[in-house]
Amino acid sequence: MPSTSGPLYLGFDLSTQQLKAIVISSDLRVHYEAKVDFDADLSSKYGIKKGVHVNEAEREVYAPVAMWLEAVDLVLQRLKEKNTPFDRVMGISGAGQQHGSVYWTKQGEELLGGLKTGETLVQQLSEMAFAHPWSPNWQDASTQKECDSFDAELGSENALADATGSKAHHRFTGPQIMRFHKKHPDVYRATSRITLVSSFLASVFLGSIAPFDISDVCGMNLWDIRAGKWSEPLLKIAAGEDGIESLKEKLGEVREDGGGSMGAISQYFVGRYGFNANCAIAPFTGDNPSTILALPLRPLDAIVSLGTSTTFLMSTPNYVPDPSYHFFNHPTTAGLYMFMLCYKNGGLARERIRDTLPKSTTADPWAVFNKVASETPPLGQKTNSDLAKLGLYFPLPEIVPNVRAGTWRYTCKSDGTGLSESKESWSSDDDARAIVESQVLSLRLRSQKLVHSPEEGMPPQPRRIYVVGGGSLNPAITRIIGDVLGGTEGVYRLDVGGNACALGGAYKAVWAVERKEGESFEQLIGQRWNEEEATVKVDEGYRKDVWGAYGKVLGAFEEMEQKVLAGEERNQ
Ligand SMILES: Nc1ncnc2c1ncn2[C@@H]1O[C@H](COP(=O)(O)OP(=O)(O)O)[C@@H](O)[C@H]1O
Ligand SMILES: O=C(CO)[C@@H](O)[C@H](O)COP(=O)(O)O
Repeated sequence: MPSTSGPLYLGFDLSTQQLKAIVISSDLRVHYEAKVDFDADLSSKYGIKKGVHVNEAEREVYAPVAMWLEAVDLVLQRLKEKNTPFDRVMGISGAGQQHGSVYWTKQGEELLGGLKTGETLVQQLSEMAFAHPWSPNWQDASTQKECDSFDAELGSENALADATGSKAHHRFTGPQIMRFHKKHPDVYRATSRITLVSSFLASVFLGSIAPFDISDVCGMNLWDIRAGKWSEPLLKIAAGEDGIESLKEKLGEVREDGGGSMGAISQYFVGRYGFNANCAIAPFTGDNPSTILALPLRPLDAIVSLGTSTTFLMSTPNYVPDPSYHFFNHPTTAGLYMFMLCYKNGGLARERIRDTLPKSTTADPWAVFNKVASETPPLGQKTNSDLAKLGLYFPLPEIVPNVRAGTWRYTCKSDGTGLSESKESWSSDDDARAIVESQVLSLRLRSQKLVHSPEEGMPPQPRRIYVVGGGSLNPAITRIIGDVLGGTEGVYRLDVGGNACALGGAYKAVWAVERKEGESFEQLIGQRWNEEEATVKVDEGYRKDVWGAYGKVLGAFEEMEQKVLAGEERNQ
C-alpha cells in the first residue's frame, strides 16, 4: 500500500538504455516506479539504437543530450499518472552512466536558472544550452592515442592507476576531453562548463550547474585520489594549448560530501509538477557507485551488475590500485573505496548469442537461452575426459582486456593444460553457456586480490554475491555465477529487479536529508534496511566440486586472453 503521509525520496538512474525513477519513504519501502526506455519510447525521434549512436569508422559512441532532457519530463509525467505525491518528495538524488561528458554553453547556465513551466526541458534547453548536442558514451573506443599520453604522463600506467584509481581507459573523461578539444577546438572554446552525466542530471533538477561528486569524478583519469584534488599534469595534457586554467573553469568544483543538500529544487519542477519548494537536491553519482548504495554492503560481499555493462563491485577500506581494475572513492563514506571491474560486452553480447538460438515461443525471450545454458554441463564437458570449452565473445572492443572486437573459442584439458584454439565448430548451445562462463571467469580471475577465505576451511571467494541489473532476473545466469564465483552464503538478487542503481540513489537522498550529525550512510541505512524484504536468494553459491573445476582452468583462461592480446599486436 503506498504511504499516505510523511516524506518521500526520489532516486534516478540515467543509464545507457533507460531513465529509471523510484520513489521510497523514510523506511526504505518502494512506493512508485517509472521508466523511459530510450529505444522503445524515443528512438523514432532520436534515431538511436540501444540508447546510442555509433560511428564505427572512428570507434565513437555517443548519445543525444536532448533525448535525456525529454526523458526527464516523460518519466515525471509517468510518475504523475501513477498519482505520485510530488509535494511530499523532500529529497532527490540519483546516478548517471559513468564517464560521459556534457558540454554546456554560458547561456545554458543562464537558461537552467530561468526555465518556464509552460514549456518542456527539451524545448527550452536543446537549442542553446549545449555547445555540443552529443555526450560521448562509455562504450566509445576512439581515444587510444590520448590514453597512451595519459598512461605516459606520470611515468607509467601503474603510476596513473596509483594516482587516479585507474590506468587510462578509452571511456574515461580526461582522454575524452583531450580528443574532443583536438577534434572540436571551437566547440571546446564555446564550452562554459563540462559535466558528467551524473552532474548533468543533478544540474537539471538544481537549476544551476552542479559540482562533480567525489566518487564519479574518479572515472575521469583527472582526479588525484590520494591528494584529493585535480591532478595538474593530467589536466594539462587534457587542456592542450588552451591551458589548464580554462579547463579548471569548465570543470568547476568537486563536492566531497556525498550527502546534504546542494540547494532546493528548480522552480521549473515546483511549477510544472507540484514538487515541494523545499525539496533538497543531493549530489548525484555514477551508476556503479550508486549501485553499491542499494544495500549495506559488507566487506567481502560483492555485487555483480548485469546491465548493458557487466560490473563487479566491492566496498573496501584498503586503497590497492592496479592497472587491471578500478578504484573509486566511496560515494558517501570517506575512507572507504569502491573496487570495480567493468566490461563493455555485457547484456548486449549475451543478447547476440541468445539471438543465434531458436526464438522463444513463450513470453520470456530468454527461455531457450536459459534451457540450453542450464542443460549444457560446465565448460561443455559431458565427461571429465572431454576438452573444456573456453570462449571470448566481444561484439564491441573490450575494456578488460583492452582488445579488439571478435569471438575466440579455445579448448584445454580439465587440468588447464593443452590450451589450443578450437578446431571444431561449436553449437549455439555451447556458446550460450560459454559466454556467461567466460564473463564470470574473468571476474574471478581479476578479483582474486580482493577476496580471502570468508570462513574456516573455505577457499578465497566472496561471502555473499548480490546480483542486480536486467540480467539478475535470469536464473541460468545466476546459477553460473554461483558455480564459477562461489559465495559461501549464496547468491542473492536485490528484489527491485533492474532498479538497484536508482534505489541506491533514493537511499542516498534519504541519508542526505535525514542523517543526524556525523551519522554515516551505512549506519542510517543499515538500521532501516530489511534484508528479508529487499533480497531473494537465487542460488546456493559455492559448490566445492564445480568451483574447483573452474579454478583448474582459470590459468588457461588467462593464457587464452594473453594469446588473443598477442594477436592484437599482430593485428595493429
Ligand atoms: N531475463 C533476462 N535475462 C538476461 N538478460 C536480461 C534479462 N532481462 C533484461 N536483460 C538484459 O538487461 C540489460 C538491461 O539491463 P539494465 O540494468 O536495465 O541496463 P542499463 O542499466 O545498462 O540500462 C539488457 O541488455 C537486457 O539484455
Ligand atoms: O563504464 C562503466 C563503468 O566504468 C559502465 O558501467 C557505465 O557506467 C554505464 O553502465 P550501464 O549502467 O549503462 O550498464
